[in-house]
Amino acid sequence: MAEKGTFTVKKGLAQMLKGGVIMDVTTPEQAKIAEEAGACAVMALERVPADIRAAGGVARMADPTVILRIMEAVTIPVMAKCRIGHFVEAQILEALGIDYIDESEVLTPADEKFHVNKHLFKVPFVCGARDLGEALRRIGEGAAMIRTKGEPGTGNVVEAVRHMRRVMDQIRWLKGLPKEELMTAAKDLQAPYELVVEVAETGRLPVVNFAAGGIATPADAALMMQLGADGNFVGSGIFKSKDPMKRARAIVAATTYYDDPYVLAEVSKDLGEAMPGIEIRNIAPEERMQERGW
Ligand SMILES: O=C(CO)[C@H](O)[C@H](O)COP(=O)(O)O
Repeated sequence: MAEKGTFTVKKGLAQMLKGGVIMDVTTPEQAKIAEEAGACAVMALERVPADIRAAGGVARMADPTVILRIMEAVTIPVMAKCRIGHFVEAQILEALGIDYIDESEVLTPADEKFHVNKHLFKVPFVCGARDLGEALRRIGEGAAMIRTKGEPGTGNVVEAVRHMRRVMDQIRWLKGLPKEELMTAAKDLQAPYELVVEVAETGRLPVVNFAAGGIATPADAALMMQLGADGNFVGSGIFKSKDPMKRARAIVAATTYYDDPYVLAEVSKDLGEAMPGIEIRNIAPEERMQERGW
C-alpha cells in the first residue's frame, strides 16, 4: 500500500476529482446543497469571493468550528483555504483533518515573498497560477493540484480564459522545443528545470489543473473544459445566484457534458438570475486577487 502523504498519493487524490466541480461553501446547509447537486468536493470558507471583495478588510482562514461542521455535514472531500505563506493556518487545517488545503489568493496574503513549503505536509495542497511558470513554481514547492486563478468573485470568466489559454499555449510551446533549449526556457519561465523537462516530454502538467475564478454559468464551465481544464472550481457563481441548487446541478452537468451543445442548451434553461458580474477594468490593479502570489 502507498505511504500516506507522498507526492504520488497527494497527486492521485486530485486525479480522483477530475471531471468534477469543487464548490465554495460557507455553511453546512450550502455544503449539503453542493453534495446533492453532484459536487466532487467542497471548499469551506468564511465568505464566497464576491462577499470577500465587497467586505474588504483582511480575509483569513475560516473558523475551525465552521470547517468541522461542514466536514460533518457531507461525505465528499472537504477542502479549506489558508492565506498565501501562512504555514500556521495550514498546520491548523491539517490538524482538523481537512482533505485538501487551498493556499489561496482569495484570502489576504500573509507573506508577500514566500509561499508555504507544501512538501512538509501530509495533506495535499492546491494553488493558483496565471501561467505555466507560476504553476511549476507551486508544484516545485509541493502543490499536488493547480487551478488557474481567473479573477474570483467577479462572475466574469475572461481572466479564467486568459490564464487557461496561457498555460495551455506555454505547454504546447515547451513540447515543441529541442532539448538544448529547455534550460533557457526554465530560466525564462522562472520554473524548476526538472519540471520544465517533464512538461516538455509529456505535453501536460505533472498534476491536475482545474479552472477557477469567475465561472458563473454552465456555458462558462463547459468553455473552461473545452479549453483544457480538468474540472472547475465555482464559488460566487453558485451561491450569489438566484437559485443555487438549480445552477449548481447545471454547472455539474455542463462540466461532465462539456462537449455536447444539446445537453448544454438543456441545462442552461430557466436557471433564474445569474450573479451580477464585474467588468475587470473597473477593478483597480492593486485590488485584483490574481495579482497576489507570484
Ligand atoms: O478556489 C478558489 C480560489 O481560491 C475559489 O473557489 C474560486 O476562485 C472561486 O471563484 P468564484 O467565486 O469567482 O467562483
